[in-house]
Amino acid sequence: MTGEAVISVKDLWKVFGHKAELVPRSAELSALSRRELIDRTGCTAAVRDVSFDVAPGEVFVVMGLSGSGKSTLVRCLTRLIEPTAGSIIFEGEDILAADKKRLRDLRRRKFSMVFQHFGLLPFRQVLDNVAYGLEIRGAGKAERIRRAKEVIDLVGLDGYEHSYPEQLSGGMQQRVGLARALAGDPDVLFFDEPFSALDPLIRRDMQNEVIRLHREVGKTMVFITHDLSEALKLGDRILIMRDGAMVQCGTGDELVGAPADDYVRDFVQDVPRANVLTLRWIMRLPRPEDVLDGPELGPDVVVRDAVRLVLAAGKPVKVIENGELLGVVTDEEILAAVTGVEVPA
Ligand SMILES: Nc1ncnc2c1ncn2[C@@H]1O[C@H](COP(=O)(O)OP(=O)(O)OP(=O)(O)O)[C@@H](O)[C@H]1O
Repeated sequence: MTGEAVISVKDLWKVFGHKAELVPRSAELSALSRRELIDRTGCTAAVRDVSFDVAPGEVFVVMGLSGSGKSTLVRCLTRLIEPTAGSIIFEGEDILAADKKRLRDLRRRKFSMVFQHFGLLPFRQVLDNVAYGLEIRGAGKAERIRRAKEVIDLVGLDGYEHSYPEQLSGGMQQRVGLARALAGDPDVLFFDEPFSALDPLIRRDMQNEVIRLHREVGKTMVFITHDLSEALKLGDRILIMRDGAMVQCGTGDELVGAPADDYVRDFVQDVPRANVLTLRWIMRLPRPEDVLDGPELGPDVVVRDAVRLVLAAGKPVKVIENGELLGVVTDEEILAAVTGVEVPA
């Protein structure tokens, strides 16, 4: 990964229960499955030995089924939940060493949260809901209103400044939540299943909204979801959790192209491969009989975007990176990726 990580998590554990701190320290207990650990000690290992880095400006998705530990993991990052063991470094600072005052400061200035249940104040207008965090920070009224209006515009709620939350649809309320999170210009936005309660079409709108906002404001985002298509749509990288442990962490095409185990394979099996895989995953080495005067494409072109060109070429399309021929793609590889049927080697 290039650049200093914004968040660097190492060997993180969160164990709930009596004498929880003994579990990560004991080779024997930490090797037990979650079920065995509950049976032996009554403790639940919600997060087990998880390590990852989040890069500046990255959309980092944490995905897993219900109970896999996503919320606990992400709450540990801001110490809404106290980790049992491990380290969390945020912008070079050891978060676990921060005292109460410092934590409060970090939460006000550096982190913002967007939750599934919007957490809006019902008796305040949109403008005041959005400005709320700035008020807590002690910003003056004129500055609060100026900034709140700016982010209200940014999320497309221009004209609704004086509405009350109950007058807005679910999608619009979540836009208020987004505006509120952006108002304080945080370094990292945390999203905990923000769109799970929304209708599918509104959900899609909101996902597009996050993509657009990310493009415009370039914030680092940590996004929890249990929905793979949401994860693939939004995530630069996706961390898949199971029973508190990290199963795989990678880009969407890495998860689909090289699932770490059967659990991930099951997760990704229905993903339209052509929409996710790039030519790098499907190209083959040139053979002596290949005529190599066809068109060229880069290895990171998504298969879906190459279909037309490859099928029309009538000869192998060369996959070139920095002037070097990495491989070729022909009708066969394209059709295998589109139909999901592998061509025998
Ligand atoms: N305060 C707590 N005390 C004891 N066990 C807890 C506590 N909070 C969470 N757990 C357990 O930790 C495990 C992980 O829970 P967590 O809520 O992090 O999962 P999740 O993947 O976010 O699930 P969901 O999508 O349902 O929110 C679960 O088995 C849960 O029962």
